[in-house]
Amino acid sequence: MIEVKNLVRTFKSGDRTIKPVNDVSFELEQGTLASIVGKSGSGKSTLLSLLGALDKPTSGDVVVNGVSLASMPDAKLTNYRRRDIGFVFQQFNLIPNLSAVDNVMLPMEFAGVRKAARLERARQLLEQVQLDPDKHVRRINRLSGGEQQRVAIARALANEPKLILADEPTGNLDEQTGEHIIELLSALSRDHNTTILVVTHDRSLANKTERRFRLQQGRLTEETTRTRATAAVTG
Ligand SMILES: Nc1ncnc2c1ncn2[C@@H]1O[C@H](COP(=O)(O)OP(=O)(O)OP(=O)(O)O)[C@@H](O)[C@H]1O
Repeated sequence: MIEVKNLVRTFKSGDRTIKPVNDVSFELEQGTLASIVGKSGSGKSTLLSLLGALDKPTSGDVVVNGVSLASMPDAKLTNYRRRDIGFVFQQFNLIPNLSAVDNVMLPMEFAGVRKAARLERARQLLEQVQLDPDKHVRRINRLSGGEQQRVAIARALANEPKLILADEPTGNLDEQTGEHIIELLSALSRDHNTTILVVTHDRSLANKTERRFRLQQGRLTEETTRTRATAAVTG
């Protein structure tokens, strides 16, 4: 369970102070698939960075399974990022001169998984996201944007994190691959009890999430009732 409590993030912009995250509070039960939509510049990426402990709030807190990120020392925050979260972020780049399969194996290496098991799981994950088998050993910088996106998703799943934070996970994908990614995320939240929060402009992705939020100038509102949302996911 993730509890976001009165989260505020301000930045100085010249002599102005802007507040892309302005008193945001919500709770997500474990296993929920949720989305945040909002205009460019409304604060979506800033909010995801705070949830992933990539940035610190000006005030407020994020509490993950009863543990407050605000009171966590930096070394523990690093572990939290590595072990408990899967990031699918544009700026969280893959390593360009490593192969797809090596990129997916990397988080498992940090987690101490043996090489044979790492390789097998990485191959399975790349199959799940439908990357051509002959591209598994291709270097990242020789894959298309959409293919790299699929590798990033496979890598985020590597350590079976409790929380996946995804910034436009279907952004570079054609409709069919995008649909498949949406199904994959739904199945993960349903079958593996993974909490997934996606920031998206993709209406069909947002419509399939159990809970839908909108961010407007740093303020978060919930758009869906729980009943409708459940019907959308299971139906
Ligand atoms: N490190 C920073 N320093 C100063 N201002 C920042 C910083 N990061 C973000 N901002 C500003 O905060 C606001 C929100 O940015 P953010 O990237 O969160 O928006 P977004 O909703 O994710 O936009 P997009 O959909 O275009 O990715 C913007 O006005 C941006 O310029």
